[in-house]
Amino acid sequence: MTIPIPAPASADIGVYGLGVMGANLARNLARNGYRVAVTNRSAARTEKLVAAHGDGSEGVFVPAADIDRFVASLERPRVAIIMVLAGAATDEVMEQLAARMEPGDIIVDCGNSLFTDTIRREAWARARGLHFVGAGVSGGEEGALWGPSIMPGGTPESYDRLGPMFEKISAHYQGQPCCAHIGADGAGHFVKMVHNGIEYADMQVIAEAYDLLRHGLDAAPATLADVFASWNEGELDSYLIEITAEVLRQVDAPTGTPLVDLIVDRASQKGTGKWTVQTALDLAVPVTGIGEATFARGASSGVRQREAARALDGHAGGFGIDSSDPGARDAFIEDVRQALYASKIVAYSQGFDMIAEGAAAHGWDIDKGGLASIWRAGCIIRAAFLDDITRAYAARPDLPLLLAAEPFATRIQQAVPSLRRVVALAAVAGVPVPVFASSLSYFDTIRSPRLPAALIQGQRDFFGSHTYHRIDRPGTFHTLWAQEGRPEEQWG
Ligand SMILES: NC(=O)C1=CN([C@@H]2O[C@H](COP(=O)(O)OP(=O)(O)OC[C@H]3O[C@@H](n4cnc5c(N)ncnc54)[C@H](OP(=O)(O)O)[C@@H]3O)[C@@H](O)[C@H]2O)C=CC1
Ligand SMILES: O=C(CO)[C@H](O)[C@H](O)COP(=O)(O)O
Repeated sequence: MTIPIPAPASADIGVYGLGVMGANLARNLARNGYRVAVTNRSAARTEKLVAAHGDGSEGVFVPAADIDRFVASLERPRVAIIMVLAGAATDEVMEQLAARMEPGDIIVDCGNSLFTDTIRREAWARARGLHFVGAGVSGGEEGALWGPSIMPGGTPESYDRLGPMFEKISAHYQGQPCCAHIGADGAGHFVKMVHNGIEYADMQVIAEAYDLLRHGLDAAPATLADVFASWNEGELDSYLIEITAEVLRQVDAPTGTPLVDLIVDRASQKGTGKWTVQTALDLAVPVTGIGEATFARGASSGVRQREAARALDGHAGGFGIDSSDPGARDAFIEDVRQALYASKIVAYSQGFDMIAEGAAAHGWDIDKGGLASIWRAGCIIRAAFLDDITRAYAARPDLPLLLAAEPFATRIQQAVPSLRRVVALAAVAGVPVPVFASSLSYFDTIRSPRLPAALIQGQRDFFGSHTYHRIDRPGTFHTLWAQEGRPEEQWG
């Protein structure tokens, strides 16, 4: 198929990059009435999209064989979306677009870019009179096609132009679009990064719950699919719980084996979880759930290490649950459900803490309640739970700690006895539960009136004269540890 030369200024918006996300986002825009210019590095994808969907029934596509024709086909001021791999590919495409654009035009990066790259690109584009918008998009293939959650950063002026289009194509929750302007330059990609970090934690706690139930009850995946489906009827109602039931129910047709038992147990990652943890360390925010979930993926993929450790005796005991006793079985399932819920509260609380710290560090005025509200539909972490988070921040935008606010404070205190039992049982049975265990430790850390951090300060002062503060007097102190009688000096 030869791609014809498009008429100048015949498209309202363009999409460069027609992979899984770009092609579906372009179809979503066309279905919503926009004339969409489409192009791709390799023309085959452009041809495929037009061949499959270019008959007019899904709206108007304006295909272009190359970037010159693509830019020429856009109405002024031009809006071009980049949907390619993050990193060097995004830089290459942005530079090629910028070279062909004029002041006032808008380049939108809808990929999963690192927010610091977005800050750099926005400054680069601004110096050329262009707008650069880093927009987080979540929802996967189906979301891109039928309505994702969209988190655009950039200038308010660029949002004035983009907002109506993005709000129209986004998911809607009770009539409200799941799209809002997040803040300047990298704010949109920052919150998308944390969204993905929370996604990692959410997926890991579900996996830990599955593993405990599988071992503790010696239950088949299809039985556990029913358990997850029933959980999806209550306070755990979420997309990730819903698809967990679907995955567990899937049977491999040729072998008749549950598919989950045939999938290699090594979890991959494309980088957003790692970036969340790296950034959290820079901000000094403990996102222990996200951190443990990211490390758990890494540990699962540590082939050599797992092979070397396989024969080690963990002296693991049994669960001691009589799964033929419905009462014992149901009590265990309920404990695991509560443990999952408590860990989920911790992960979201930590994620929103990170957003608050990131916003403060970068001068972004991020509306956390508004953000929670646009995660209620369209995105991968969509959950009934986010309605409560929206309300909590609406009631008090400067909440110091989400898990200490209602309804989470009541719910986590109710759930924590179950979390303790489950973590203890997992430890005895030798089942790894890194996020359950770290969530419990985090909860116990922040609610503790006195921490052994005091001893660490003493150790630091001993070996490095790093000083300490006292609870009974203001000032900075140092003990002369090497001197006779170890006198204390006030250093500030
Ligand atoms: N898949 C998902 O669920 C989600 C993905 N994202 C993000 O969206 C972006 C696209 O992902 P996805 O659609 O899944 O990826 P795909 O692998 O399906 O497509 C990748 C696209 O990038 C293009 N590309 C790669 N390198 C270059 C380059 N150097 N110059 C120009 N184009 C290039 C490819 O072009 P070509 O055909 O020529 O190779 C192709 O169009 C990524 O940033 C991803 O992280 C965001 C949310 C969800
Ligand atoms: O952004 C997404 C969903 O919100 C993507 O699906 C992302 O690629 C998932 O990350 P990973 O591949 O690391 O699991």
